[in-house]
Amino acid sequence: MNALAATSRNFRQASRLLGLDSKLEKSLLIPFREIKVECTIPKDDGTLASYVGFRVQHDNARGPMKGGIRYHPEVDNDEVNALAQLMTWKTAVANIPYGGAKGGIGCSPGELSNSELERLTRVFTQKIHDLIGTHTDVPAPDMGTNAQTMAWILDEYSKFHGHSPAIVTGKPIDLGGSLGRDAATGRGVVFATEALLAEHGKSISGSTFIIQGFGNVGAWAAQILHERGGKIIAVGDVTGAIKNKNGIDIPALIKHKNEGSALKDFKGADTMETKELLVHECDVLLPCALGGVLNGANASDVKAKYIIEAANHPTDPEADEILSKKGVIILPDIYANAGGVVVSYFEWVQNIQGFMWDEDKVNMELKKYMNSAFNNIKEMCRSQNCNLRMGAFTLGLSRVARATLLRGWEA
Ligand SMILES: NC(=O)C1=CN([C@@H]2O[C@H](COP(=O)(O)OP(=O)(O)OC[C@H]3O[C@@H](n4cnc5c(N)ncnc54)[C@H](O)[C@@H]3O)[C@@H](O)[C@H]2O)C=CC1
Ligand SMILES: O=C(O)CCC(=O)C(=O)O
Repeated sequence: MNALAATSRNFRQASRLLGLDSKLEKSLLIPFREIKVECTIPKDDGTLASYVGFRVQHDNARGPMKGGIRYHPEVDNDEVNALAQLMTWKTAVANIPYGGAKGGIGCSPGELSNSELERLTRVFTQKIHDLIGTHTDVPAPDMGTNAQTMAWILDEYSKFHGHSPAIVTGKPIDLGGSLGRDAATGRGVVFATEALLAEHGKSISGSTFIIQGFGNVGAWAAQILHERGGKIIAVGDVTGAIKNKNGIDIPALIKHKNEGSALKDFKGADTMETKELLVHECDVLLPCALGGVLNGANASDVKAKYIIEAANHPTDPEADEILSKKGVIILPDIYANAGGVVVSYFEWVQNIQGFMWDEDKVNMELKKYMNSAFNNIKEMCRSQNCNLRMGAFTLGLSRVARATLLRGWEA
């Protein structure tokens, strides 16, 4: 099942649980606007190359639309549509005053030079600058993009609209980025993990973890789990996977990666088959890379007791059903990885106020938002008699539906 079908299925299930009016249900699913642009750039060798860029603006009932921009070869309209929809429910679950959007360009960022990436980002921004805005749609980083990408968007957008630091979040600190945003998604994942484990009488320091993806989200989650005494026994990325049953030295692994070396060449662990990573024995599994990695082909072999969805839609509906029958507890993406967009909200607020917060305040506020969302989801689970995914979806959906009705929706 593709990402859009899977996301829409979860949405419909939540809508039925809430007993939403069928016309309202239909209207909430349809995106506000779908943008598709051709981005043609000169390559360093003088040839021309063209890439397709997308921005899907899903819903703005609760505020400006918000969501990352992904550079990855698998980016297509359906994938971006699904991710935009997830952002609408995620911002509502986190209870921040935003709607949802997502963007992306179908490209392999690792195969483009820095100057090619800059040209591509600037051309993409030129094509969409009239349709995004500080109070309409605010992009941020996602897979394959980072603070530098946001700096290029800010600069290009500002040529048309004047200096506009709040047009993107996740930008460099020197351009108005927030302290703590780089680590925020990983830190939020750790707060979420802590809350879930505590519910079950467990702790980070008494648990073993496996992490798929060692980029922004995976590496920060690993580092913070490690600082809190968690034992990370296996890690994988696009280049391979490694394991050490005594726990991997995460600061050393981050240093190794930052020196440009592949995971499999890390001396403090043994290599393992990448397909074994997700089904290896552990307490907590954290998918921090692509969508759909837990599916009908591997779900019945998963041995983790808890899955924290740090990636967006890592579990497809077939796997969801198999895992739930096995008693595996899944903390859904629209809550588990919301720390990034929560601190993006803090960044936007700081830009609008022209006042910078210190990092302790950012992290403390992030913890408050994550804990409050967790408690709200648990209340929904109790009142709807449902699992955590449906608890999060019904929470997000009910908030968006209420805002839509209050604004005067008519069938
Ligand atoms: N960056 C952010 O603030 C947020 C990111 N997310 C989600 O978290 C996930 C990861 O995003 P980032 O860490 O930002 O991306 P990133 O580009 O920094 O890192 C991605 C990681 O995934 C690995 N990867 C890629 N393909 C893989 C494969 N086939 N098998 C195993 N590993 C693979 C890469 O090697 C890399 O380590 C995505 O699903 C993204 O949508 C969610 C919320 C916020
Ligand atoms: O920080 C943001 O605005 C969006 C982050 C994002 O794309 C996500 O949560 O999936």
